Amino acid sequence: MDSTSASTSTPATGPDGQTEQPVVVVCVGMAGAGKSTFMHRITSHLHATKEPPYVMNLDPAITYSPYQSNIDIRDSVNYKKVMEEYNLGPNGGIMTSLNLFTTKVDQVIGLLEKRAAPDPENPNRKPVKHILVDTPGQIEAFVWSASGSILLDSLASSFPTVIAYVIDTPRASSTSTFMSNMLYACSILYKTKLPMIIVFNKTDVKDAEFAREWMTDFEAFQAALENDQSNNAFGGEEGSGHGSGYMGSLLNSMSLMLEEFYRHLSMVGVSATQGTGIDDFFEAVKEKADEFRRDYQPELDRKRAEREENKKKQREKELDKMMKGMAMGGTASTSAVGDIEPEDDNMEPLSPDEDSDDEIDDEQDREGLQARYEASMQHQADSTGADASFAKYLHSQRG
Ligand SMILES: Nc1nc2c(ncn2[C@@H]2O[C@H](COP(=O)(O)OP(=O)(O)OP(=O)(O)O)[C@@H](O)[C@H]2O)c(=O)[nH]1
Repeated sequence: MDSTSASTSTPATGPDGQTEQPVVVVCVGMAGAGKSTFMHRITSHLHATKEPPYVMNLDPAITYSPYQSNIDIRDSVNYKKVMEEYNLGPNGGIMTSLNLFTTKVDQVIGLLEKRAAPDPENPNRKPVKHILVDTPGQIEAFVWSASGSILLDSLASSFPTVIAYVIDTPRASSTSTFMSNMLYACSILYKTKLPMIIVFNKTDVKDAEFAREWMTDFEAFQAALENDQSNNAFGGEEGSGHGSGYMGSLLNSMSLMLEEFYRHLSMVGVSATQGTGIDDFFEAVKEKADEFRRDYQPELDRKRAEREENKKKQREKELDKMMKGMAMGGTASTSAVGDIEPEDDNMEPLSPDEDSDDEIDDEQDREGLQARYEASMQHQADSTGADASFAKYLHSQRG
């Protein structure tokens, strides 16, 4: 099933240029699939192997979490208050809470980068190797929202990032529910464009071997499909689904279409409650992280460079427009930003003499204004609304 091999990977280093970067594992899955239980299991597993992960909870609506988080969206956003204040329902509340949290994404990434590098003040503290992220069960509120995209893009721009799509195996054991789950996974893969591991959870209740077979052997799926069709059992164990001829042929065509998609996936069967399959899961994480570095990183780097270039052009355009609007002429160029002298000289209050001096050099004035504007644009680009108190707050919360 797994299409990649670790041997061709490029080594990735952390901000200090020496340590290997941690892998971010983002757990997504439908409500009740067992994400939180699975998060708890993998967190405990890493603690037991003396490689404690850095854990982040992005589900603002949970009242109880079975694992401890280093960063918890609930510490900075009060989901219930958000619902009240903005007159929102549960899903709107989750999306707005995520939006509010996303305004601090730079600080979150800053904290993660700090934990990914050795701490000179505390040499005994090892940099983390895994960053685990739990997400809301309302998948669309995360995967299809602007804030979800920003959070995932920011994570993937800084670290190898993989998606773990958790599936409730007993509820995906008929051909129709299996196909629905796979289509959902497919849409997440194409939306996030990140390597994906399908985690068939709850294998203590239903073994996931059928899924492995259906994903690797098209004819096996066809046979199961025919069986469901002749027994009028498209709902499988989950219910008494009735199917029409149309349903069968639709599933048939979709399974053909998904064959290519399956090739890009890793799949593992686990039981979050029993702890089986967790080693296989971390093997798959390693493999997908290598795939990220090899296949996804260059594309991300290219896109980032493109974005930077567009931003630069936009800034130049705006600056040029402004200078023209002020009838000062001259072509703006942001390449001059690095050479800006401290602006304070230009900010000094003019002396009475200077004030009355009609001989102010127009050229100097234009350059001074341009330099100040460029410096302010640069400052804006650098800070993106960061608020140092948030970082301190998160630290004080988590220690
Ligand atoms: N038998 C069995 N039950 C499991 C397993 N993993 C989770 N469950 C159960 O499934 C239910 C849902 O688990 P959660 O971990 O809360 O699921 P979730 O995906 O986080 O749910 P949301 O928070 O609503 O998104 C709970 O009753 C768990 O005990 C498993 O491996 N085997």
